[in-house]
Amino acid sequence: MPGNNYCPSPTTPRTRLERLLRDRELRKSSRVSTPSEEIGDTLSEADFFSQDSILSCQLSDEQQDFEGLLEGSPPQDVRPRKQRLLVVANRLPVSATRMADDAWHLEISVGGLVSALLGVKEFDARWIGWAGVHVPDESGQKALTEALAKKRCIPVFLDEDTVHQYYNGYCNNVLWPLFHYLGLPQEDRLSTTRSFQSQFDAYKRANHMFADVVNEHYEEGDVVWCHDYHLMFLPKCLKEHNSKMKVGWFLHTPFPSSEIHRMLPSRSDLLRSVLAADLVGFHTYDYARHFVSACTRILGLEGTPEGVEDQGRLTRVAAFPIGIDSDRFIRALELPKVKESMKDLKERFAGRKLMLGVDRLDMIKGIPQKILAFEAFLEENPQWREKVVLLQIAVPTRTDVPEYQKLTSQVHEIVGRINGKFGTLTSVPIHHLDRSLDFTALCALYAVTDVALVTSLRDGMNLVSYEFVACQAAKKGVLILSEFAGAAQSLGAGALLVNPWNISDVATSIRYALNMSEDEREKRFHHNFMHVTTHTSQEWAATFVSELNDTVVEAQLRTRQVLPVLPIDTAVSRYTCSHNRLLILGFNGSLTEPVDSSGRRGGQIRELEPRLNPELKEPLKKLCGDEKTTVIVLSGSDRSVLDNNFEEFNMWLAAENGMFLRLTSGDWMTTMPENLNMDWVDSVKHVFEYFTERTPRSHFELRETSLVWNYKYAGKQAFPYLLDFIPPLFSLPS
Ligand SMILES: O=P(O)(O)OC[C@H]1O[C@H](O[C@H]2O[C@H](CO)[C@@H](O)[C@H](O)[C@H]2O)[C@H](O)[C@@H](O)[C@@H]1O
Ligand SMILES: O=c1ccn([C@@H]2O[C@H](COP(=O)(O)OP(=O)(O)O)[C@@H](O)[C@H]2O)c(=O)[nH]1
Repeated sequence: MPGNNYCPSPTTPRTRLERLLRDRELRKSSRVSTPSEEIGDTLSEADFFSQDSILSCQLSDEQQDFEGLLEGSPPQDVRPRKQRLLVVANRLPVSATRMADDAWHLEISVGGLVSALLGVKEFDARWIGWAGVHVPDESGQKALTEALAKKRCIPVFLDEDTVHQYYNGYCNNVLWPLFHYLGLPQEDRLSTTRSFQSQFDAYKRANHMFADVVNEHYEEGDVVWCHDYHLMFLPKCLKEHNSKMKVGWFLHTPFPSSEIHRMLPSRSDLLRSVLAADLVGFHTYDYARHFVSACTRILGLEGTPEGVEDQGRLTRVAAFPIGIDSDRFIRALELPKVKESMKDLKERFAGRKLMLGVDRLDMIKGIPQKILAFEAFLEENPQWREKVVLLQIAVPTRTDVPEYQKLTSQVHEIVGRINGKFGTLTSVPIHHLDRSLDFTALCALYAVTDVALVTSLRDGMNLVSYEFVACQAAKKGVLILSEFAGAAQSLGAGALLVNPWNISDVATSIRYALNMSEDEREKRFHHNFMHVTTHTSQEWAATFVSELNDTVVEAQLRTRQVLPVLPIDTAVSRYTCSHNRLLILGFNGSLTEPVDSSGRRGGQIRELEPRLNPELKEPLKKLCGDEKTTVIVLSGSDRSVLDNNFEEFNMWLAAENGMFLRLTSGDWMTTMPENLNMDWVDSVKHVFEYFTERTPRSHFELRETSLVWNYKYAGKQAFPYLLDFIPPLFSLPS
C-alpha cells in the first residue's frame, strides 16, 4: 500500500490512513480526461514544429505521446491552481543532441524512472536535470535552455570531468553496484575514475550544481521532489539554503542491508544528507527498513515506525511502490500502428512460442543468467527447440563505464555460442537486439509475447514486468519474475517467482510456463492485472506529494510541542544572584569522558569502569569549593566507582541511584530497607550472562543492590535479544 510506514505498525495514526483513502477517492472522482489523455490524440508533428521552430526533431509516436504528457493542458480559471512541483532527477526525460550551433534534437530518455514520472499529471510540474550532453559554450546553453523550457524542463549543465567523476564514477561505478549488492569497485576499476575521495568530491560538487538551479527556480510553497542515488546530497544542500523548503527524496534502486551500506567510505555523510529531507521514500518495506537500520547502526540515531529521529527532528520514512500509467499502454494497443506491428510479429514467429526479455544492458538485470537458463531449458527439452524463440531487447546504457562494455561482449559471446549450438539454417533460438524500441513497438511486442522473462539479480522495482502485464489482457501470458526485483512483492502472487542464480530453477519455470493451462494463466494474469491497473504512477506520485505536504504540517505542529531550549543568559544571571544553590549532577554520560556511538573513547573501546573526564576536574573543584553551592553526584554506579572518581572533591555522592549516600568527608549511609530480599539475584544473573555473551559490546554489572545489563553501545542489533529477554524477567518471583 503506498505511503505506508516503513514498518507496518498498529500505531500508525488512523487519521493518516483515513486521509490517504479520502485523497485517493477525491482524486478518482475529480479526474477529468484532458485532450492529451484521449486515444491517439497527442500533439501532431505540425503542432510540435509550429511551437518550436528552432528544434530539429523527428517525432516518433512515443515522443508525441510524451509531448502531450509533459505539456498537459493549460490551467483554466475554474480549476483550482495546481501545486507547483519541482521534480529533480539526474536525467531529464529528454536527452539532447546538438544538430547545429543553435539547433537541438530532443529525444525521450529510456529507463524506468522516466517512464514512471511521465505519468505524473496532477501537478504543475517542472523538471530539473542533466540533458545528457556537454555544452561548453554560452550560446549553446542558451539555445538548449530555451528549447527545453517549452517541454517544462530546466537543464543543469555539468562539465565533462564532473560527469566522468560523478555520473560514470561515483554514481554508476560505486553507488549503483553497492546498492545492488555487487560490492565496491576494486582498485583496477577505481583507477579509471580516480579515487573514492575525488569521485565523492565531484558527486558533492554536482549535487551543489543541482541545488543552485533548484534555488534559482524555487517559489514559496513549491514541493521539491529529489530522485535517486545520484542526488543523495541534494536534500541537505537545499535545506541549508532554505530550511522551509518542502523536500522529499525517493530512491528508485534497492537500499541494501546496513551491512552492505557500511562498506561505503562516505556512508555517514550520505545518510545524514538524505535525512535532511522531510520525507524519504522507497519502493518496498525492506528497502525502507534497511535505510532506517543503517541510520540507527551507523549514525546511532533513533528509528521509530514513522522514520528516523535526530534530536527531536523526525525524517519520515515510508514505502511508496511505484506503478505505471497502465491506461497509456492499454490504449496504445488500439492504435493502428501497434496492431500492424502485432500482426507482423505474429507472422514472423508463427508456430513458435515467443519469450521476451526487455532490459537495459546492465549487470543487475541478470541477462547472462537468463540466457544460460534458456540454454539449459533447450538442452533438457529437445522437443521445444524448434518451437520457441527468446527475443532479448538489451538497451545500451552507461556505455562509458568499462564494466558495462565488458558485459556487452560477454552477452554477445554467450548468445553466439547458443545460437551456434541450437540454430538451424532457417532459424535461431535467440534474437538479441542491442538497441531500444519505441513505445509502440514495445507495446506490440508485449502484447504478442507468451512468456516474459525478468531475471534481475537485484532491481529497485522493474517496470517492464508491469508494462508486460498491462498489455496482456487478450493473451494472458505468463510472467517469470526474479524474486530479487521489487516487483516480486506486488506481482509475486501472479508471477512465477525464480532465483535467477539458480539456472536449473529458471529452466524448470520456463517449461512450466510454456505448458501452463489456460485456467491457471487466467487466474495468475487477473491477479497481476488488477494490481497494475490500480497502483499507477499517478497514484504513486500523488500519494508521495500529499504525504510530503502532510509531513511538513505535522512537523510544524510537533515543533510547537517541543520543550523550549533553556535560556542560558537567564539561567546564568539567576545562578549568580542566588546564595544557596543545589547542583545535582549525573555521572555516566554527563561527567565521564566522551565516547562515540559504538562506545569508543578516543578510538579505544571504553573501559568497563567509567572515568571522570579530566577536563572537568578543575571546574568541578571550583564549584565544590564555592560555599554557596552544594554539589551532589547522583549515579547508578556503585559506591566504589564514585569513591574512585570523586574522593578528592568536597561533595555529596549518591550511589546506586540513591541507595547509598555519603559526604566525601564522611562515611557511606544507606537508605536500603534492612530486610531487602536479594534472593532473585542468582537466577537473574544467569539470564544476564546468557544475553551478554550473545550481544557484542554489551556488558553486565553486579552491584550491591541491583544487576545491570548495559546494551547502550551494542547498537540496535540488541533488540531481538531484548524481546526474548524481557518476558523471562517478568516470570521471575518478585
Ligand atoms: O539514466 P540511466 O543511467 O541511463 O539509467 C536509467 C535509470 O535506471 C534506474 O531505474 C530504476 O528506476 C525504476 C523506476 O523506479 C525501477 O523500476 C528500476 O528497478 C530502477 O533500476 C535508475 O534508478 C534511474 O535513475 C535511471 O534513470
Ligand atoms: O527499448 C526499450 C526498452 C525499455 N524501455 C523502457 O525502459 C523502462 C525500463 O524500466 P525498468 O524499471 O524495468 O528498469 P530500469 O531500466 O529503470 O532499471 C521501461 O519503462 C521500458 O518501457 C523503452 O522505452 N524502450
